[in-house]
Amino acid sequence: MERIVVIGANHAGTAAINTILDNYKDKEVTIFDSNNNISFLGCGMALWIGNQITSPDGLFYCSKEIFEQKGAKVYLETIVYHVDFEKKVVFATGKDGQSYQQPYDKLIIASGSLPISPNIEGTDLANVQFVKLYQNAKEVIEKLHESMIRNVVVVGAGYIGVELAEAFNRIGKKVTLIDNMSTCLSGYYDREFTDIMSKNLESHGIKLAYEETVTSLKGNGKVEKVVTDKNEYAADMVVLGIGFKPNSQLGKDNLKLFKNGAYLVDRHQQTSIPDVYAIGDCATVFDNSIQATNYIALATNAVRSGIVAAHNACGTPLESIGVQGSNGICIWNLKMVSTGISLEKAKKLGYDAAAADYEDTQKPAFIQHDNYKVKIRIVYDKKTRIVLGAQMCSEYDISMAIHMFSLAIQEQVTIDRLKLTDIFFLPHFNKPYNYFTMAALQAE
Ligand SMILES: Cc1cc2nc3c(=O)[nH]c(=O)nc-3n(C[C@H](O)[C@H](O)[C@H](O)COP(=O)(O)OP(=O)(O)OC[C@H]3O[C@@H](n4cnc5c(N)ncnc54)[C@H](O)[C@@H]3O)c2cc1C
Ligand SMILES: NC(=O)c1ccc[n+]([C@@H]2O[C@H](COP(=O)([O-])OP(=O)(O)OC[C@H]3O[C@@H](n4cnc5c(N)ncnc54)[C@H](O)[C@@H]3O)[C@@H](O)[C@H]2O)c1
Repeated sequence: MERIVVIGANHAGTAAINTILDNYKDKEVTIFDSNNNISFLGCGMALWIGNQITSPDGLFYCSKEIFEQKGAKVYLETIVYHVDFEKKVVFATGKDGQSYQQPYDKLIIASGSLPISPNIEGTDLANVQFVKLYQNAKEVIEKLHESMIRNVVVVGAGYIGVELAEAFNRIGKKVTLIDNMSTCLSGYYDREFTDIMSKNLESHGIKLAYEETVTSLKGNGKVEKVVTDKNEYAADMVVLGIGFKPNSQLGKDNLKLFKNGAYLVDRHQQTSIPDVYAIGDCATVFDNSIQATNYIALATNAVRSGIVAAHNACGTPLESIGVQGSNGICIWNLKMVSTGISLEKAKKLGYDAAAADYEDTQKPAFIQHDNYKVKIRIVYDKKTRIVLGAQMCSEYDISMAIHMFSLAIQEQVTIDRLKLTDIFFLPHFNKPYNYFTMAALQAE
């Protein structure tokens, strides 16, 4: 029986494992994960902290028992500390001290990512929190309940930071949100969009501290203040959300790496060593918007890459079609979605790029309820006319609309093709002069 070993059983690992166990009954699957739980949806963390859901139970969608019922051997709380890529053996140690030497025919590495820790004084003080695991969220919530935490400083106004700033504000904390860039969500949207989010955050009482670099965290055992290059902020808790780095410790000396340390994989999720696959946050993706290898840490990419690796490892060739980094956020009622790259990013990357913008209501003016403003931007390459990105925001749920742009980028569609794309009309939903069409028609 062919032996497949999977290291890491969160979103990427779980997708790969389920694909193997559901489709290839003739494989012997052995799973190692250092954590005591699997499949925790980090996206639920802000909802849980902000009391928008009453329990974290629904944030897990798989378990050791489910894998075992399907025939896998599962070792949780067991850390893989070494892989002998020549002899094809994985070495692991359990929390109970038990050691394992597990040979493999195919290896799938799904070791994910780690939160980036800023290189500053004070990160070891109590109440300085990283927010990645279920345990991290639980600890934050316990501290919020138990101690006198009034001032929360969130460092990093990316997706985690903005979502958590809302969550802490919802439960009555005084929140300061710091980012070293001049706006929030700068990795995903242009300023015309992020300004709307900043206004949203400020109008709910969140203090924004952009273009400030944290230089140290001060306190006496517990954190008391955050010092930046421009200010000082009182802090009973500090949450660090300044991005993820790939966790590629196990293969860093043997496997080829991307510039940020992620395992470099091909369209089959294969690493530079045959029979070794890497998936999810520890690996690269092919980014269709820039037509190049990239690093984009998202659960959606993790799941798809897991499925691709599983089929390839089991002998069914399957190529990834690449990704666009499609993403979304909802803060109070403001929904923002984007795919591909922003205009600012496109220009930084050297594209002769332009944006086609439009603003309208979702439905005709005679529809007087649930009829919200929508703002849309399509970014395209002026030379090739190919769509590079799209951004939308509204209080209306426009989220599904971004998928059309995701597909357009995947298929390298030009903005001119989008001008006359067939978009249905019904006043309950939209307008005959649809804002997709109208935005595309603005293209020079
Ligand atoms: C607060 C928060 C909110 C998020 N919201 C979203 C969202 O809304 N949408 C979205 O698409 N993405 C979101 N993400 C990102 C998403 O969670 C990650 O992209 C996703 O978890 C990646 O999955 P993964 O399985 O590749 O890696 P990870 O989730 O990092 O899992 C890696 C696994 O490998 C195990 N492991 C690592 N090293 C070893 C070892 N040596 N031995 C044994 N086991 C090991 C770990 O214990 C872990 O279980 C969010 C993340 C956070 C933190
Ligand atoms: N809604 C979603 O899809 C969602 C939600 C949460 C997380 N995620 C994903 O999880 C990953 C991690 O999220 P994240 O929020 O940590 O990363 P991020 O890349 O979204 O944001 C990091 C932020 O930290 C800022 N930053 C970097 N270094 C800093 C420093 N030294 N001081 C101050 N600010 C600094 C950046 O400017 C950026 O705004 C991302 O890939 C993200 O897309 C997605």
